[in-house]
Amino acid sequence: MTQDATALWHQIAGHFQPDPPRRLGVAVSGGSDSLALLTLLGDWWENGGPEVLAVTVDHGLRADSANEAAEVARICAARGISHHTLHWQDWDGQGNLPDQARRARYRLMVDWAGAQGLGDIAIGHTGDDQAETFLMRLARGAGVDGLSAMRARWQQGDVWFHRPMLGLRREALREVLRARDVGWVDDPTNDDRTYARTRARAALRALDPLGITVDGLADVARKMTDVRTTLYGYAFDAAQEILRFDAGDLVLTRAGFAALCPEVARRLLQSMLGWISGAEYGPRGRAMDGFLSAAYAGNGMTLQGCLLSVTTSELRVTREYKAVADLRVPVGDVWDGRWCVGRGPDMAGAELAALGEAGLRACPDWRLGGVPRSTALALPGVWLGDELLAAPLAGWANGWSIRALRDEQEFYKTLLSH
Ligand SMILES: Nc1ncnc2c1ncn2[C@@H]1O[C@H](COP(=O)(O)OP(=O)(O)OP(=O)(O)O)[C@@H](O)[C@H]1O
Repeated sequence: MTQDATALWHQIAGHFQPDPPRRLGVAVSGGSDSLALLTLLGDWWENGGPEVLAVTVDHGLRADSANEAAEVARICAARGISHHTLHWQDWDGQGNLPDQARRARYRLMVDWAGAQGLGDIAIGHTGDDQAETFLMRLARGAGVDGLSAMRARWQQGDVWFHRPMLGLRREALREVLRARDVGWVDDPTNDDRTYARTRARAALRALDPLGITVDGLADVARKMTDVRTTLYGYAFDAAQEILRFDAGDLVLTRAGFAALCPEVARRLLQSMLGWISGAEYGPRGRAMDGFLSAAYAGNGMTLQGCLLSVTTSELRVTREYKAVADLRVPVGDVWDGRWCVGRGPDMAGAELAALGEAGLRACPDWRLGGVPRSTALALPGVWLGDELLAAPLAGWANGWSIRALRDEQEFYKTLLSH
């Protein structure tokens, strides 16, 4: 083993301190970055690190993909590393192909980790990827969040994904592979200038003489991440002071909100919108600027299927009725990502749907619950065709209960996970 490789796996090991997992998955595409990650994790394992298990997703999109996966399997076998190839077979032809492929890849890997009893998977992004991402975000006019670039770790389902090589350079990793005689596959899109990433890579080379380097940009991204984490910490503290949960809504005191620094207020609102809408990504950029201004000015507004309503003392974020008006699911399924029936009679054909005007007419006592009309409209009720059977959240249980799947703790977790 060369001295350089030892220094590199020590750096990778550093990412997992102070509590490295006992077993660690590694996602290997067959490109140089992930093969180097596999190699260095193998070294760490040989020196007392976690047992390594490798996985490759064969998307079946290129003629050679099966051969590439087989080559990864061979390299793993030579080092005594267990390897699985997963196949992506369920693309329905809808949506953007690279994005769907990427989502499917993570989904398959999460399932694989579950089957292997793994809680952690490492992936091979490097400092070069980080600097490219930073430049691409700069071009989009990103703020603190975007300029934090790629996260070093995040959780999906029960699995933590790790990027332990964000502090390493691609060329140093390739040196390791050359020294060990390990060949890699070059992704043909790497030279295709129709991709923003390819152009960012070329721009980085041009910026180097100005002293704007890959390492420098990756370092700025790291500092931005610290700023971002601090801001979310303030948002967490603020939420505990000025936020209450009410009938599935989130309600802030206006006086407390007005006293927040705008970046903290922005994060708080963004997380509130995400929690209520269940959207994978909260709104960003100008849309979010507009929402923040409306909140400061005390104006009502809708965004991401959520409604901001304002009283003299409070700001309330509610599910927007229009966003759920057509949503009907059989009792037993989850409605709007967060409500389900807790208990109720066994009744064929019963469905969960928003109360809407018809539901409120059928349940005249809804006002006794004290929730605003806009909130009540978007609450789920139990229906049989056009007939309302129960509206447990609006005070008419009639033998049914409905419970929320997302609770307060989950909201606070979103603020802490940054
Ligand atoms: N087909 C694959 N099978 C297994 N792992 C993969 C595969 N493709 C990518 N990876 C993992 O993801 C890392 C990043 O790859 P790449 O940059 O091509 O993916 P990406 O789509 O940009 O990923 P991300 O979603 O993390 O941004 C690789 O180094 C590797 O660890």
